[in-house]
Amino acid sequence: MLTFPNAKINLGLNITEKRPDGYHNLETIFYPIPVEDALEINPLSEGDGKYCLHQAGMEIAGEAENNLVVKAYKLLDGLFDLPPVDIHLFKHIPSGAGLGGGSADAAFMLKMLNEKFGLGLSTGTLEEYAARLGADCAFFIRNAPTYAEGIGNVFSPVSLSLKGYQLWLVKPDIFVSTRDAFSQIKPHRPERSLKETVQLPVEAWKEYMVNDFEKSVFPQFPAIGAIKEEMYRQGAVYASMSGSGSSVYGLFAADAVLPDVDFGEKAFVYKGKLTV
Ligand SMILES: C[C@@](CO)(OP(=O)(O)O)[C@H](O)COP(=O)(O)OP(=O)(O)OC[C@H]1O[C@@H](n2ccc(N)nc2=O)[C@H](O)[C@@H]1O
Ligand SMILES: Nc1ncnc2c1ncn2[C@@H]1O[C@H](COP(=O)(O)OP(=O)(O)O)[C@@H](O)[C@H]1O
Repeated sequence: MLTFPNAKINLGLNITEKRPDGYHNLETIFYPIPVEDALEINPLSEGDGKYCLHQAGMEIAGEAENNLVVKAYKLLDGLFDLPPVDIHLFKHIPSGAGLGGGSADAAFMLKMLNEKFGLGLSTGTLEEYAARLGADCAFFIRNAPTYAEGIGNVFSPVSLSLKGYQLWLVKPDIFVSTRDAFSQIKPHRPERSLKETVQLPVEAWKEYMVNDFEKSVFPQFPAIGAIKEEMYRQGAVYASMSGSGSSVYGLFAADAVLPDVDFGEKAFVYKGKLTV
């Protein structure tokens, strides 16, 4: 069985307060985008292990057993004693980019195992299990535009469609640590909630919709801020860093012509139409 876990971008990200446990409360909107990994499971007949992970495409740091698709398998195996599986993961979504690729893989693995082995888990239960694997992981179960608060794990649906807009996404060869990015933020409540801001026309977002991480990340990595400026120079209706970086996206009108721009030899670049 084959599935295609997709990435997300953050539309706005307000870091509102630091909690006693060291984490931060925030508000953001997760929006699915058509940048995809490929994930396949087949019956595993060789050896006496319960899983075997084969990886291709972009490299992922860390051991196989720390891969989130393996963690997802282990979670359900612990509850349902699943048959052994052979897992193939083709990595196309850049990691450490604020695109949620690892979380998407984990959530899609849960959905695929549920279907393949007829576990009968409801969407709510799948979300509950996904949340154990990462704060934003549960978003990828429904995979629809979502307003998130709490530590990024309390969800409500948001009525919004960017279908038809062109997305230009650039992930430079720069690593931003999410933990460090948080540590440099002074949390504050925005004048108006993101829930209201997102209902304004997209043309007004430039003025009102903010990703708080930009304030700490851009001074440290000016090349990331420069990509956002380039997006606006090229006519973006709205541009922002996604999550804690380092990727930056621009939303462009359906008929805009997006030129070739050199963002560096190792940069990941995607251009395409939004489909939801
Ligand atoms: C902030 C977001 C917004 O989308 O950034 P991106 O990962 O997308 O860039 C995510 O919620 C990130 O979620 P995730 O990437 O799962 O973060 P985690 O691994 O759970 O946390 C990494 C570190 O960030 C800090 N952290 C994370 C989430 C949060 N609400 N408050 C925090 O202070 C903690 O120090 C934690 O140890
Ligand atoms: N299947 C996976 N794909 C990507 N990263 C993974 C995966 N499993 C574990 N990871 C780890 O999760 C970290 C965060 O990756 P990812 O979720 O793609 O980025 P981000 O949180 O910035 O959106 C990576 O640095 C990697 O070590």
